[in-house]
Amino acid sequence: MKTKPTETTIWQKLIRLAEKPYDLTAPGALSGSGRIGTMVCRSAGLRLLYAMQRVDEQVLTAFQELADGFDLVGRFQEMRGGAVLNRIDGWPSENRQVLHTASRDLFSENPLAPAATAQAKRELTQLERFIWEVDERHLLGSTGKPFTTMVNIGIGGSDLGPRAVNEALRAYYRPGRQVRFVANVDPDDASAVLASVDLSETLVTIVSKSGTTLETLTNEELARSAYRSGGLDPARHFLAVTGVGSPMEDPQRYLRSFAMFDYIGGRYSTTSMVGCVTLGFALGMEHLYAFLRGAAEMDEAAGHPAVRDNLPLLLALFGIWNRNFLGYPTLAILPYSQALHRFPAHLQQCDMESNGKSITRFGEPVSAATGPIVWGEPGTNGQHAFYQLLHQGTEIVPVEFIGFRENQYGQDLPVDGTSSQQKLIANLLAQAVALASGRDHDNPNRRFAGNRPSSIIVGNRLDPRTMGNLLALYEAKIVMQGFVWQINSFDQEGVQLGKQLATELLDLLKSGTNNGSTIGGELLREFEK
Ligand SMILES: O=P(O)(O)OC[C@H]1O[C@](O)(CO)[C@@H](O)[C@@H]1O
Repeated sequence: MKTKPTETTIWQKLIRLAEKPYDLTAPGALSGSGRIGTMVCRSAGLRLLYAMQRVDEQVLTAFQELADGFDLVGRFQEMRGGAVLNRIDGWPSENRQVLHTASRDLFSENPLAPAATAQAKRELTQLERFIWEVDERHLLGSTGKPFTTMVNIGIGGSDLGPRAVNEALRAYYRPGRQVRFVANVDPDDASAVLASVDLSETLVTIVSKSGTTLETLTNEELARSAYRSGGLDPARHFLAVTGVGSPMEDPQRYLRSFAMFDYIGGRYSTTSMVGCVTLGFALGMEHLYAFLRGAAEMDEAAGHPAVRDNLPLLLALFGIWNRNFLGYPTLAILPYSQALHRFPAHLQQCDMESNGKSITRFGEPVSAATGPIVWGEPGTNGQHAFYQLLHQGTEIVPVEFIGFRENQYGQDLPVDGTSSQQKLIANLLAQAVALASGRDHDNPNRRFAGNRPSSIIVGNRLDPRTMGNLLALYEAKIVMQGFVWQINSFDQEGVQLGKQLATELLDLLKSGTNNGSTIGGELLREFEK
């Protein structure tokens, strides 16, 4: 469909509906009508409570028209089947399939992209073998010690997703296993991590799809040098996860190498070897497969044609409604789970690198606002930091809360009559009500305007399968929003200019010839004064 989204009848209809969005502050708007109990969507192991979005039946019906008119589910299924969606028509572009979903389509007899799934299975078999060798102590460090620790060196998609999921699932780690992460080219990042582990018991996994990322290659050298200084042989400790044909494909330098494929983008790569190596090492294969199964379940659920029964699609459409029709520029993702403390950072990359675009997939300027600014921190911590602005600031910030009925460790105590988990959940729900309903007051400074929309994503417990559900939910949501905006959500040309200018500055530093004749050169001279 080349017609601009803004020129469609359904877009115009939504504009009209947005002139008078559902008033969450009106008497009886939230209670007594059954709204809270009916505005619930279930997909895989998750539920979405969406009574506190500014929508009514008419808007939801319009959502269905939008989803059908733009064939959002059809395009998602085409993606899963291997369509070349990473492209800009008529312009040089990556021209690739988008098949992160194939890396977990392992549980059906008929995977949608059989060749890609076969490749994923081959890598998983290799990983399983490797982990078995480590567990059985057939593979030992260069001084003969068994491996207890893994350090992941990578950045962006080669760090954020794996880090977020590892943090989320620490409660399921095998006894005696730990994983640490190094990403930043700030030398203090690598130093702190390398100093905190026993290198002789550590595997270092270098993760870079391109095999050319400055930060990762630099940190790899720092780590190798630490090994050599300690009299250890890096080739017996270092693993590689890299793209087929990348400069890192060098078996001499690595104990093992695992492949990733050009049809999986970095920020969508957590269920490929990029995430699986650390997760397999720390959790074991059984939990790893549960995580992959959870992601596969959500991919499957995203194929449901009915908006009200398709959680990723519905979440995507609330995002479109809030961004394009109610005009809110940001989105806060607020997990009420300490284990998810890095998940907003992962979603920030996944969403903003995917949908931070101004050009359509036809190479034309977009006609509507695209990806929101995504940010977030866990509750309840955030309540004591930035929620003031959420409740009374001049900017309205739609919120996606995430909460679980049970905690991970099962350890909890009643204090003052309620458990910590109950306190956590009560706070989450109270925030959603306060944002939606607001409160009148004689004192203007104590008034809450309300009508600040939120959704609540509910899971039973944050276990590997639920984490897979959650990861794939957001991946699908982001992709579906990109379909509405008609952008390519799978490239990232916007990161290139900064990289190029940094390389030019590094060349000046290397050659010692900075005469300040470029803007960057002049800035550098000023900075170094
Ligand atoms: O895995 P690589 O190739 O090292 O890339 C790391 C990250 O850098 C980026 O290309 C952006 O600079 C991301 O898209 C990617 O996740």
